[in-house]
Amino acid sequence: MDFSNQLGLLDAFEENTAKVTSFRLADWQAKGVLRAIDCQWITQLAHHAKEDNPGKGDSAVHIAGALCSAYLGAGHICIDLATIWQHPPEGVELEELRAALADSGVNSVSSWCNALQGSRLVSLAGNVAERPMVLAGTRLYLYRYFQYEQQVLNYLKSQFSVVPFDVDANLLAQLFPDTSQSVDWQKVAVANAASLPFSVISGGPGTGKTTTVTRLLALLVAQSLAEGKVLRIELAAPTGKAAARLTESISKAKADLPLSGDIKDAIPEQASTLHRLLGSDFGRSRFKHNKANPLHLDVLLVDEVSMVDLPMMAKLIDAMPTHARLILLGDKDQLASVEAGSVLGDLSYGIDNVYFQPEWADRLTSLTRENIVPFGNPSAPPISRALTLLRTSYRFDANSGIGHLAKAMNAGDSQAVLSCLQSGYADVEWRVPEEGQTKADIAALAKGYDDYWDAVRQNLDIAKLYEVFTRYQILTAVRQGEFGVEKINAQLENYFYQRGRVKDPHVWYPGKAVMLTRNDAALGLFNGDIGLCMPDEFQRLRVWFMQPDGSFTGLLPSRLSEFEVVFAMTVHKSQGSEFEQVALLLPMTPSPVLTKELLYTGITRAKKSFSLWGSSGLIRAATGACIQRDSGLISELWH
Ligand SMILES: Nc1ncnc2c1ncn2[C@@H]1O[C@H](COP(=O)(O)OP(=O)(O)OP(=O)(O)O)[C@@H](O)[C@H]1O
Repeated sequence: MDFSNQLGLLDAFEENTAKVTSFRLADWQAKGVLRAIDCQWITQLAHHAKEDNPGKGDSAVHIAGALCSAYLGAGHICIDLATIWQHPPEGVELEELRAALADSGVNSVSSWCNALQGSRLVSLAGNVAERPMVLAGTRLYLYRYFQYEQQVLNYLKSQFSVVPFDVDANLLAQLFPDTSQSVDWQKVAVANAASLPFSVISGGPGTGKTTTVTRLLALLVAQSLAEGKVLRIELAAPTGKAAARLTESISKAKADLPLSGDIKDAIPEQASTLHRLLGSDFGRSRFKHNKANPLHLDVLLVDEVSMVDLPMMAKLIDAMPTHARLILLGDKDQLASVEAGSVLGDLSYGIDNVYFQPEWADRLTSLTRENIVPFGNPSAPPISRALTLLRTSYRFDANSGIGHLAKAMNAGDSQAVLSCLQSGYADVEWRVPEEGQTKADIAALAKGYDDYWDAVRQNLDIAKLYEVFTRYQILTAVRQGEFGVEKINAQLENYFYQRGRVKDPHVWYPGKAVMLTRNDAALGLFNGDIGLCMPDEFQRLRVWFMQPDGSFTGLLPSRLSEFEVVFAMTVHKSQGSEFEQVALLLPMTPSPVLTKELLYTGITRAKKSFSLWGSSGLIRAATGACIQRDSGLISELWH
């Protein structure tokens, strides 16, 4: 049989398909739907696979691959083809997407899945091969991210069948002597987490997460000392600042423990960053500690878990010794990690409504003597027993505007948010931009730094200066534009210069505040660490960084390579920190980054006073917008 004619037709078809695909991709890149890297990635893969897999569905495979890469860049772990089939990415019309897919014979979600199944670029979840993408039902992953998700899921599922550990109910009662509350969720959290090798304790600001977990550690230490064993406990957080704060709050909480000195002494105070704990060799994505070389510990407590992305969580779990306990702490309602995933949010997805499996509720009732039985729910999935939500804020009382505002924002209730802003609470201020205003009111924003410049002028001790600096923080929602962090910082420096506080904003000057934008192995500093420039005893300018133990190291400015001025910072960068006063500056025009999670995170950085600078229209829109990141964790754990 002569195939030459058919091969000619096939060649023509392939060429056509490639043109159609590359046209769409270039078109979508021009519209900002795809990034250059998404197009290059899939084009290269398509090129390599071409000789193996020429054919009809290629265009649909390339479109799915490019979207998968683009969505990953936006923080999603995977794409759901069924969702995209109904709701194409912003910038692409439904007809346009359907027409692009129809070009390669795809006219339904199932035929799209079939095209992917038939591609050499894709393997199936049940039979994963080393191919660039993995299809699980209608979810499409990049191979590595599928593996990360599986690592986390396998770990969690292996915990579901573990026989619960014994918990000393008398010791628990000793740690929680106050029996006046209807249900003491802190006590329940301790009973829960002490029973299991894996647990999550989530709660808003000041709900007693650190207090609770310190009592949990005390219980674990006391139980193991009674058995003649010494527990190796490690504390960690995703950033240097969060680690420093955990160190500080654990040492405070320890002081209040109603227990003997030897138990308190066995609870560590020093927290490290996750990178340091895992043995980062910076620049490389592998850590010293992994499955083959696990961490040397019995208990690991990780704080601020909302900032931990999926790859980091997978690597952490990989490095956990099989016998060890993992306790995760955080606020599930905060912004998700900068990189892909929203692990804490996904793990605690149903925590507000679903409580415990009934037999677990019975166990908690008998351990805590709190009435948990009403919180039993036969439809609660196994993951629910590892979770406790702390519900009462001890920082914000009934008169706290910040507390009310955070609650209204979290509920996505824009009416309540606006009425809270207008209620005249002493700790909440709302600055509405004037009609036609196009620039930020730098003089008003800069006022919050008056105390800091006084402290610089008086040449206060660096620890004191640092304390004064962290009392006030301007937060921005965006990086670019008139209301973006870069412009605001430049304008603030210029304003300080005009007021004679800064001699020359183009060079290092006493009082210059910077934030590192990259980890620096040689200096032992981390992305997000804040340094203040002040003279040393020889009048040489140095940039002073706080170490995890609270001491300060002064470095010559020339040793710093990647940093930015930090009189203002983005809300993203403020995660893991708290300030007495916060001014949150919204842009004048709508932006997709304005979500309730962003505003909630900004509001809850403030301990004493909060001021919001933005129009009612933008606040309303942001309150109604929430971040959704696709992953398989919710459906695998909660449905
Ligand atoms: N059960 C309680 N009764 C009274 N006060 C409490 C209780 N639990 C915590 N507190 C107090 O509330 C404050 C906040 O507690 P803690 O630091 O443990 O909360 P957190 O959730 O870790 O806070 P953050 O949001 O800052 O991380 C502390 O002053 C603490 O002493």
